[in-house]
Amino acid sequence: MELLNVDINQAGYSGNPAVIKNVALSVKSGELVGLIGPNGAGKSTTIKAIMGLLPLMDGMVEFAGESKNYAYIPEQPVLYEGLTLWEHLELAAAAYEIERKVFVPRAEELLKLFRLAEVKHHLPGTFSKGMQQKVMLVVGFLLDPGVFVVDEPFMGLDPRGTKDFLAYLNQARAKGSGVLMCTHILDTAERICSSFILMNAGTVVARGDLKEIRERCQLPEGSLADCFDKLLEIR
Ligand SMILES: Nc1ncnc2c1ncn2[C@@H]1O[C@H](COP(=O)(O)OP(=O)(O)OP(=O)(O)O)[C@@H](O)[C@H]1O
Repeated sequence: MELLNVDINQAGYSGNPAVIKNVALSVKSGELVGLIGPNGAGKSTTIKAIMGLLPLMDGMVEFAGESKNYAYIPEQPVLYEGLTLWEHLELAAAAYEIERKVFVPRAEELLKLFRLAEVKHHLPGTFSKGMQQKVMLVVGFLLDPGVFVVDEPFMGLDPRGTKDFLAYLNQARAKGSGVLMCTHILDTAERICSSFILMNAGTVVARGDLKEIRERCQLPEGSLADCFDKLLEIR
């Protein structure tokens, strides 16, 4: 079942209206689609276009499926000054109308999983970068969405945080959620993604699962990183 359908003709910023062109993708239930590409390829711009955060966007974005809801986990944490971690979670629960009897145990479980239970009444503005990122993950998972849209989650996370994040994400996929994730960490992407979209210079240069990507660049045993290098070279 398709949960997200995107077909962007072009999108960008004022003064730079066509940073990305002809980007089409879809995410199905249970899938983890990896959006990969070098610095400046247009990955974050694609994600912002999908989230409706760009001033200029000519294209279609459709969230389908039963719930039609999604969680956007941004690369840069968005935190409210003056609100404690727990208050951030309460705010998200109120905004998404999550019942208290569902919210409280789920929030407690997530705080424990990400080792934030002891600081739940502290201000996230005082947290380390990785802890702030975990706050974003907890808020995202709290919403129990149909689709996760995740922008570079691995940079600030320690190995255990990464492991816990991926385990929880897999649980959500097993329950039917789909994920679109942009990342530079190609060995992790190779291990976890069901398919890939490789972007360069604002457009899609290759797509498919690892087998298809390997065939495309004639590297039958190649790693995703090898394929990535070869595909960018031949262009
Ligand atoms: N706010 C902005 N205003 C104008 N141009 C921008 C803005 N943000 C990004 N761009 C331009 O859009 C292009 C794509 O940037 P984008 O952030 O989407 O790349 P990316 O693939 O996510 O790169 P990275 O891996 O470095 O995060 C770049 O050329 C960049 O200069």
